[in-house]
Amino acid sequence: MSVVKLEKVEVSYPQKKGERFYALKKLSIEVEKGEIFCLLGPNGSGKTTCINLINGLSAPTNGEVHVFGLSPHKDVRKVRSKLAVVPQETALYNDLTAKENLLFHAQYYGIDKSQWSAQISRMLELVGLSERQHDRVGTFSGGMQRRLALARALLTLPDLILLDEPTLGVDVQSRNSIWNRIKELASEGRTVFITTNYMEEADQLADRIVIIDKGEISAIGTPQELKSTIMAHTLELYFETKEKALEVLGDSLAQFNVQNTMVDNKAVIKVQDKAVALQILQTFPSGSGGVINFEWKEPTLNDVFLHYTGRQLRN
Ligand SMILES: Nc1ncnc2c1ncn2[C@@H]1O[C@H](COP(=O)(O)OP(=O)(O)OP(=O)(O)O)[C@@H](O)[C@H]1O
Repeated sequence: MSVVKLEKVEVSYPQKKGERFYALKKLSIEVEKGEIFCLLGPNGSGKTTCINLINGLSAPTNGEVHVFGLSPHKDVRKVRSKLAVVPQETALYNDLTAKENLLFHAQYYGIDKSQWSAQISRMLELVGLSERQHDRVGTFSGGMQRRLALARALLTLPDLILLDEPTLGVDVQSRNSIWNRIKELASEGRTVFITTNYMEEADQLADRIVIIDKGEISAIGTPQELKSTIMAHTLELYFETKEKALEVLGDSLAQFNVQNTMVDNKAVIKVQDKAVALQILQTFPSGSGGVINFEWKEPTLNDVFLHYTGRQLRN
């Protein structure tokens, strides 16, 4: 059984003149236990809408949402007892210390009192905030607040963790620390559902990525699968002069079905994968008159997004 299953889900809102705006259109995804699943898309693409559906905060206009086989909207209590959400707005109490924030949460969620102290210490340790536990949260940086929000969510030892843009506005150091924590959670068998509009975040963390744009799936796969489906691998060959390059390039590339552009003494060749690049390299003599240097460039997820949606992620 999948941990999260969305089947042909639509969320729409009424607009003027009886029209409807679709925040999500026929969205189907399945997330398996222990997976880090990333929903990658620009602002307004429908990511938070998805989190709210999984969390039972809202119901779909059409389609089915199942979390642990249950309807999160109808079986709110059962589903929420097994999941935790870290929303974009951390909603911490600024006048309380980090530890007091966690104590408040432990009490609210009915965690056994005898477990409070050990559990809170463990979570503060996990997010690297033990030394700041007695400081007021209002004095914390954005990154520290997000780490504390993560610790708070983990207090209930959830099987499923929903993270809405976990590193939005966070400095590089805190971001790496949050990423490491997320990887640890998945290695413990927990399922992690992340929304992000950072390519690098999805690339670093995700077992699988869904690229979402205007409420619809543009592509789905592992980061590697998504990258290998597009012809964005580039082999750059440097020659002594542009003239030398033009002398030999035509003959050598004729047997390969590839595109080639010259930039000064550099030939930029689009190829499908590394194997083809190696074959191309072998057709050129090295040294004087031939290739004097070469570079190999892998596609980025940004290339993938552009390929599938025709737009840059950060338009
Ligand atoms: N209650 C509502 N009424 C009308 N439109 C809404 C409502 N809630 C959300 N929307 C619209 O649905 C679309 C998707 O919103 P959503 O918050 O899911 O996007 P997002 O991908 O999470 O964006 P961001 O990265 O900015 O958080 C947006 O165009 C938003 O304006």
